[in-house]
Amino acid sequence: MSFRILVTDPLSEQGLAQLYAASDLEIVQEIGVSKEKLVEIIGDFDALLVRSQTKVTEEIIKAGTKLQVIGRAGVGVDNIDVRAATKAGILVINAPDGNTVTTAEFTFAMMLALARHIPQAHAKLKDGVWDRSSFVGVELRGKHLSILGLGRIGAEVAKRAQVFGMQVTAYDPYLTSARAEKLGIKAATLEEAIRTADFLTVHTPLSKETHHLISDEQFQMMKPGVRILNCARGGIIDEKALARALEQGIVAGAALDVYEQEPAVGQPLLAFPQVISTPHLGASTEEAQVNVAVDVAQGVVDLLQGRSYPHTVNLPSLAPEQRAVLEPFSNLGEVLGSFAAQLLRGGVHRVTIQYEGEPTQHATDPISRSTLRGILSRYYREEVHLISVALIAEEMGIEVTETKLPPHGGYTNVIRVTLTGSTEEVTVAGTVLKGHGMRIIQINQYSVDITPSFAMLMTWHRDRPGIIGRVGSVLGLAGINIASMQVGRAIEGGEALMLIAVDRSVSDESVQAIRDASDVDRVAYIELPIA
Ligand SMILES: NC(=O)C1=CN([C@@H]2O[C@H](COP(=O)(O)OP(=O)(O)OC[C@H]3O[C@@H](n4cnc5c(N)ncnc54)[C@H](O)[C@@H]3O)[C@@H](O)[C@H]2O)C=CC1
Ligand SMILES: O=C(O)C(=O)COP(=O)(O)O
Repeated sequence: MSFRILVTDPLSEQGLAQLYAASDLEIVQEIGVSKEKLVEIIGDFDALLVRSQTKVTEEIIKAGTKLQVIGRAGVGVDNIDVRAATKAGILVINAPDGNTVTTAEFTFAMMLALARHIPQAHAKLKDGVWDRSSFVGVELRGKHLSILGLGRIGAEVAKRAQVFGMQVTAYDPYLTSARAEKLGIKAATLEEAIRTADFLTVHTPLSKETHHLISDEQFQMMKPGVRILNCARGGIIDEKALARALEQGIVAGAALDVYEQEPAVGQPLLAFPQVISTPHLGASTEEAQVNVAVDVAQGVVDLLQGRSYPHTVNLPSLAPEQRAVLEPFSNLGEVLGSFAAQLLRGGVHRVTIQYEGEPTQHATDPISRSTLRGILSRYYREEVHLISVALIAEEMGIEVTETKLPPHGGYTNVIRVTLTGSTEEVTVAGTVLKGHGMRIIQINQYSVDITPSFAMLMTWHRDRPGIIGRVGSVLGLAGINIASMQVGRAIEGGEALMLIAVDRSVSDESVQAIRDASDVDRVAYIELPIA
């Protein structure tokens, strides 16, 4: 099968060569394409490759009816409407490793330039003025550097700062004291990091939490004379608040590579002589551009050709060996979810997935996603994608809870799915028997032991002689073979349950004929996602 890939931002030729080498891909480059044109043409492509210029909006995503992957040659995906892509079942991938050192080096170049007024002195000399007195700087040695966001780039900045003799403090909600100790830096609260900084640099993604992380309140806490750097994303620092802090003399200087609106031509901050600025150049080295383009191109090729890629933004990525371990549980989850959803009358409000034993030793998110797909497929006509399941559940107002328990009851692994609707609750549990495939072991209050099949029938009836025969003869008349059968009852003569796995689909007429058989209170015909 041949795939078409659209590239809309400048990517290194070496990265693209990887795409050209893959035989079944057609690559079209439309660098700097307008939004209107992109909406018009995107429907013909299976993948879209961008850097930060192309804004991949919901409108573009909706028009991308064939799109399977959006690849970002770089880290930040804030130019992509990831939620819209997730909803549409489109994978978003990035290349977060390839530009780390480049961006850390760039941040350092900015820090030194800021400390020593290099851009200002350079500009003045180019203008023919030999001015040695206006540009007295400060040393980095002995200064306190606060890093907000100690991820890939933040950690590389920290290493370089230590070599320059700086005291490094970091704030990152995911920074453990053990890691801080290993890196030889101080882990601090946000406020502590802000109060102690001589230089403050941000290296977080732009998110709801980090938008205007540094604003008026934070500037008021800072040491007068602090120097600020943003080589991460415009919007982490409130630009208007920064302008006020510069005017008040709280901030002695700022180095900016990124802006709330890009291109930032005419941005008022650029008029401050103590602000040095570059046009989003952090990742722009030959090396980084080759790295990120090669990585993301490889990712697109691998994903389109059915392999995995480690840097998926909206779906957890699994190593092949993890995938092999989880697959039987994911298949079981999907079957149980599908079974439970077909038993439940009316809509579902709450899903509880209980894991016992083996699955709890792994990340259960992929199993839960498959289970949700099994459930939601009942309510959706189109195929429900693993990428979008959690979002669809959220939008449908379904509350999803996971619980994990040690093994008990003789099984090494159990998945139990409970669906709560407006009028009833349904529970279905199953297990994977090594070498023997999956079994359903519980339906509501009944213990059963049956191999699920593509087509299953379930009846609720009075425990009386003859029922099994009547149901069997309806199926026999329709030429449907019974693969296996289970009967369960709470007490003799009371409510009983019959579960039948059949070899092929059962028509509505046959289901009705069974329903009409006396003493059968309810019949459910269930088709399961089993090949
Ligand atoms: N100027 C440029 O051209 C470039 C900019 N970037 C940007 O740099 C930033 C960092 O990139 P990486 O280090 O590769 O990302 P990363 O994901 O490795 O690190 C981000 C860190 O921020 C932390 N974080 C998240 N929320 C936080 C919060 N509320 N407060 C404090 N820390 C928080 C995370 O725990 C993580 O450790 C991203 O915004 C990326 O888009 C990256 C490359 C080039
Ligand atoms: O990787 C990132 O997050 C960057 O900001 C780099 O952006 P760019 O690819 O240079 O447009």
